[in-house]
This record gives sequence, C-alpha cells and structure tokens, in this order.
Amino acid sequence: MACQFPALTSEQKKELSEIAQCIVAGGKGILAADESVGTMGSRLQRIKVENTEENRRQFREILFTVDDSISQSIGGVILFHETLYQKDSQGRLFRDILKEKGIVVGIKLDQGGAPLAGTNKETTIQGLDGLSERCAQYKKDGANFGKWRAVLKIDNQCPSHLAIQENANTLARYASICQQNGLVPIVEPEVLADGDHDMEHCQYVTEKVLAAVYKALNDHHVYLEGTLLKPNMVTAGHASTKKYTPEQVAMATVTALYRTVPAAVPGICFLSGGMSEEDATLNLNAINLCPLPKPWKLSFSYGRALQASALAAWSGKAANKKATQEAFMKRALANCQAAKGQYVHTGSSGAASTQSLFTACYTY
Ligand SMILES: O=P(O)(O)OC[C@@]1(O)O[C@H](CO)[C@@H](O)[C@@H]1O
Repeated sequence: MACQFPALTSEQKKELSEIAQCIVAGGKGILAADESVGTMGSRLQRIKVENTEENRRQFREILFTVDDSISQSIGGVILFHETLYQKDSQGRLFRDILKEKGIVVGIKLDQGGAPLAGTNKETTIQGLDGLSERCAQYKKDGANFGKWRAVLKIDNQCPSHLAIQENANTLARYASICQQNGLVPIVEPEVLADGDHDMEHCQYVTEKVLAAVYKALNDHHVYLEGTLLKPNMVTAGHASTKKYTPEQVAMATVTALYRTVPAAVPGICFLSGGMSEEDATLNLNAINLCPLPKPWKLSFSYGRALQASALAAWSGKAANKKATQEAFMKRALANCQAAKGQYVHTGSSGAASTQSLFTACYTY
C-alpha cells in the first residue's frame, strides 16, 4: 500500500536524487572544508598561523580558486557557516566560485555534542532546534546539501544501546528536515578510531550502528535515493598492535556496508578519520577493487586527508599559493582515481601525505 501521507512530492524526490547523484558522478567525491573555527584553529596552530577570520578565508580562497579541472574530481564542498558568506580577494562569493565550476555547495548543520548522562562519556549531537529555518535559509543562499556528524566510540560499554539509538534517531530527524527543505542530507555516523580494538570488533560495531541508522531513516520516511552516507572505514583502533592491509580493510568495510546499507543509497563517501592522506587513498582504492557486490558509488568526503599536504605547503604565505593548489589537486586526483579503483601509488608522495592525521577523541 502506498504511503497515505507522502513526505515528499515526486518533484522534490527528483531534485534530491539528482543532487546526490551529481555529487558522486564519475569518481567524484567531496572536499570537507567545514572545520569549525576551533578545529581550524588547531590545524593552523600546527603550521604556526594565527586563527583569524582572514587567515581562514585566505586558505580557503586558495583551495576554491584552484584550476577549473578540479571539478573532474570534486563534486561537492562542505562549508562552515562563516565560509558560505565569505568572498575571495576580488569580492566574489566562494559559493559562486564553486558553483561556476559545477561543484555542489554543502553546509555543516550539526552544532556540536552534548553528554548522554549515565553513559561512559558518550554524546548526542545538537542542532535540531530551528534546523528547518536554517535549512530554508541555506537553500536560498545556494546550498544544496547538508552534513550532520554523529560520533560513536568503541570503549568499555561503548557504544551503548542508548548512544546508538539516540544518534540514529537524531540523524534521521535531521535527514528528514533537510529533505523537506530541498537539501540532500549527508548522514555521518562516525565510529571513532580511538582505542586498541581489532578490525573485527570495529566491523561488528559499525554494522550495529549502520543497521540502527537505516532503521531510523526508514521510520522517519527519509527518501534514501536523495541521501549520501558518510561512514568510517572499518579499521583497527589507532592503538591496536594488529596491522591490516588495504585489501583486508576493504573486505571488512564492504562486508559491513553490504549487510546494512540499502542499494537505493546512491553514494557512500568515506570520512578519513585521521588516516594519512596516502592510507585514505589506498584504502579507498582497495574498497573499489573489493570483489563483493557494490551497488553504490564508493567515494570520499575527506577533510584532513585532502588538506594536510596543502596546509603544509601553504604555511600561511601567499607566495606558496601555487604549491598549495598543486598539493590539493594531487590529492583530489588521487582520490578520484581511487574512487574508480584506478589509483596507482607511485612512491613519490611528499612527507605530509604519509603522516598520520589522527587526533584522540576527535570532536569539533
Ligand atoms: O575525518 P576527516 O576526513 O578529517 O573529516 C571528516 C569530517 O566530518 O570531520 C571534520 C570534523 O572536524 C569535518 O570537518 C569533516 O567533514
């Protein structure tokens, strides 16, 4: 029996599924440039640059004014509120620069964590109050997709049933509100890499989390064809002594996804979660070569793993613009190849690309 109270019209569904497909078409992925002011501060501190609005703007101007050919690798860029309204040095809005390149503009919508009392320091994510109004405004201001990051950790008694259910339900409520306002929701339930657990345990937890998320999305009548998933890859904890090859990571990751993510979802864009740039690319490549059924596009939505080399090359100096753009373009191209299973590691990566980008209990 068809739904008596349809959540979306067929025009709304068409628009949402076209946006989602466009972002991940032909090996394209997402640049997650949505670091909050605080997170950007820690990135800038590492290269000894002051965390001012102007310095954040300058770095992002360099990324967004890269050669137009970037649009062959990057289908979407997630912005932080401040960045959506910033301009380049010639007065052009960043969002217009991205649109002119054919890149879809996204906006970070979650507003940080709040403790879940009675748990082992677990959290839920805030930002549902007033979300519909914010989405409507962002849509008017040129955004076509949203992002909401929920964080789950592997630890003693974690993730708890409460944390899994609460975060799944909140993600689903967010996704529903986004779709009502014409924004494709990126659903991001991140299982953190903190801990010394092995990869098998991460797979078990990731499956439980994703199964709960897709049950909640269904309960909330979310139109899956108009969504994208942004999950962690299945890896061992950062402090684990066990090491796994990209092929093993790929097998565990695709198995977890195959068991839990409906084929109606057009794209799965992984977060990098503190992996080095090179590891994030090699794992994505192995995932796309994994000999299991893969009914979705398997791509990237990297923050750290797309920007670490570029940040290091920039170091706050305008004179380094060309080197910064080259470093960014190189990672974007590598990940686009990996999203098609065509990446060949040449062994000529710069030092920054092989450095772990892990930060304990990564919050923002
Ligand atoms: O794990 P990564 O690839 O660096 O970033 C993934 C991400 O969700 O987490 C960041 C939170 O700081 C966001 O900026 C970004 O979108």
